[in-house]
Amino acid sequence: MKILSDLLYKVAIEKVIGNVKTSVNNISFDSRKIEHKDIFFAIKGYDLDGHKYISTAIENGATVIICEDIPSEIKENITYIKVSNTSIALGITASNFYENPSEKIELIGITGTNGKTTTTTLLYNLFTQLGFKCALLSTIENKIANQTLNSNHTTPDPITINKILALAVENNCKYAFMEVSSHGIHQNRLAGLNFKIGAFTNITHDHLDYHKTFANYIAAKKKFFDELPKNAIAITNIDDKNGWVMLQNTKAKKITYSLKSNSDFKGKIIENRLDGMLLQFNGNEFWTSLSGKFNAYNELLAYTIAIELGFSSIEALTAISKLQRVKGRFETYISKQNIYIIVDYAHTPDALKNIIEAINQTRTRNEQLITIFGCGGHRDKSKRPEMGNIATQLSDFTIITSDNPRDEVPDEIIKEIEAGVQAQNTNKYISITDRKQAIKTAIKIAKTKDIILIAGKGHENYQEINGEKFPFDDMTIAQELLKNIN
Ligand SMILES: CC(=O)N[C@H]1[C@@H](OP(=O)(O)OP(=O)(O)OC[C@H]2O[C@@H](n3ccc(=O)[nH]c3=O)[C@H](O)[C@@H]2O)O[C@H](CO)[C@@H](O)[C@@H]1O[C@H](C)C(=O)N[C@@H](C)C(=O)N[C@H](CCC(=O)O)C(=O)O
Ligand SMILES: Nc1ncnc2c1ncn2[C@@H]1O[C@H](COP(=O)(O)OP(=O)(O)OP(=O)(O)O)[C@@H](O)[C@H]1O
Ligand SMILES: N[C@H](CCC[C@H](N)C(=O)O)C(=O)O
Ligand SMILES: [Mg+2]
Repeated sequence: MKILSDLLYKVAIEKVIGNVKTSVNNISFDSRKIEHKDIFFAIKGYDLDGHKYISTAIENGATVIICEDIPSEIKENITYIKVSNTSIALGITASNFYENPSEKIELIGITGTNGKTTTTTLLYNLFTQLGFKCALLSTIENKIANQTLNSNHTTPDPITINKILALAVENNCKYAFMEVSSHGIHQNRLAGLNFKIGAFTNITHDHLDYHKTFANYIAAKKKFFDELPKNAIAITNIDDKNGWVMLQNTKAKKITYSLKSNSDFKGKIIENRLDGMLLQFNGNEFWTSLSGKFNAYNELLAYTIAIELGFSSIEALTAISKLQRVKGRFETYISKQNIYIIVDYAHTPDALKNIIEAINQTRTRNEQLITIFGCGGHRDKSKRPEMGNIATQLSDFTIITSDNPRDEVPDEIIKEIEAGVQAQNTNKYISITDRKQAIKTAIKIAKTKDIILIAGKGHENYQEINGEKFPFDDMTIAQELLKNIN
């Protein structure tokens, strides 16, 4: 049992009807999950207005309602708290409910269009290797020390975030590395959290279905840095043209990293191969088993964070040089026929361009690059023609296929991708709706030393068609198909 007024510490309250000293059991923003003596937060959401569910929440046992508009009909023995923004109130209350775990752990948040999962996972592995217990909140999985929990969001709701952080504190974790999505920032899922470091990787075209304009998308990312406290550290990639914008209004200490220009942390690629890279960070050279320029950025950010957290360059580089690739991110396999398979989660135009360019930079012989990709249903449609253009322009041959069509018609998505293929490239692609058939065809076409890039689904172990999820893993399927050919 907790006392309501304690849970509301730091919440900006506009009006109270009822008793704030009442005891409560739990907190929720979903009327369907409310039980006896819970607090219900009425949130004006993307599709629905939680205020419509206040009476259901009360029927299910809620005794406290936190809302932006107090209902016209007031029920007896119910406490109503009016706030100007329920989602911010939820974040702050969730922190109080779990006894402010973000103040008891070093919380590091990474935002940007691409590289969040890779960098947070590298950091989790790096700091675990340095001997610390760590937590990870990522698209692929959530982790508390060695325990793995499912992840349904890149950045979960504030109750889930605080629950995970509280468990991490209970398990003596010193650091928590979390992905910060633009949806998460925009929906105030981070309200009330105490970040030690906020870092920015890059911003390119994505999620315009949600944010509507690129300017709104930039503003959402920038809000994360605007809200960092004075004693936090804000780290940015100044090779991205919006890198500085992120820091322009932050109160936090400003730190920069770059592969191109003068910055606090400077990296250089000495050699880039399919099986690894020779890198130089602040003058020190080391080998890494990761490939591709974008991974040099991810490792440079991990290095920057390690140094800012007080580690020496030698400690950080020794640990970084031992890091393995992240599942579904530039993951490679060489078959007995000497065909290279690369599985990568590139699902934005910029990521697709980066992975193909990264592969092309390592090509020394006359091998062909065959790219297989599709685009997700119910996601930013303007990505589709752009990705069609990029894949066919930069690969020797492209097979356009399905990603997760969700409840869209797969062939309609494919048509929208095909619309972006330039006239001179129309003979450089085919479309095969079934993803497995697409992989099979690429394997049939491929000759020794050719490279097959399977992009868009990375670590995902399912394909969502017509709202139903079927088991599907790009790498496993490619390996099985390769086994069956001579
Ligand atoms: C569009 C979107 O982001 N929606 C998220 C948002 O839901 P919402 O508040 O808009 O929900 P809503 O359906 O409009 O309902 C409004 C309110 O009424 C409540 N309600 C509704 C029905 C009912 O019977 N009773 C009830 O109380 C709901 O619980 C909610 O509080 O807040 C929810 C709680 O945090 C999220 O689970 C939900 O994520 C949906 C499922 C989603 O698909 N989100 C994706 C787009 C997303 O967040 N992706 C990002 C980025 C990924 C990336 O970077 O690639 C992520 O961080 O995962
Ligand atoms: N620093 C980077 N810059 C540009 N592209 C990158 C970078 N890191 C990774 N990528 C590309 O983006 C893809 C997705 O990477 P990752 O999963 O790390 O990004 P994310 O930001 O977590 O994406 P999501 O928004 O889906 O959570 C990778 O498979 C790779 O193709
Ligand atoms: N976090 C991203 C992942 C996209 C992955 C791609 N495979 C798809 O399904 O569109 C999103 O939900 O937009
Ligand atoms: Mg991610």
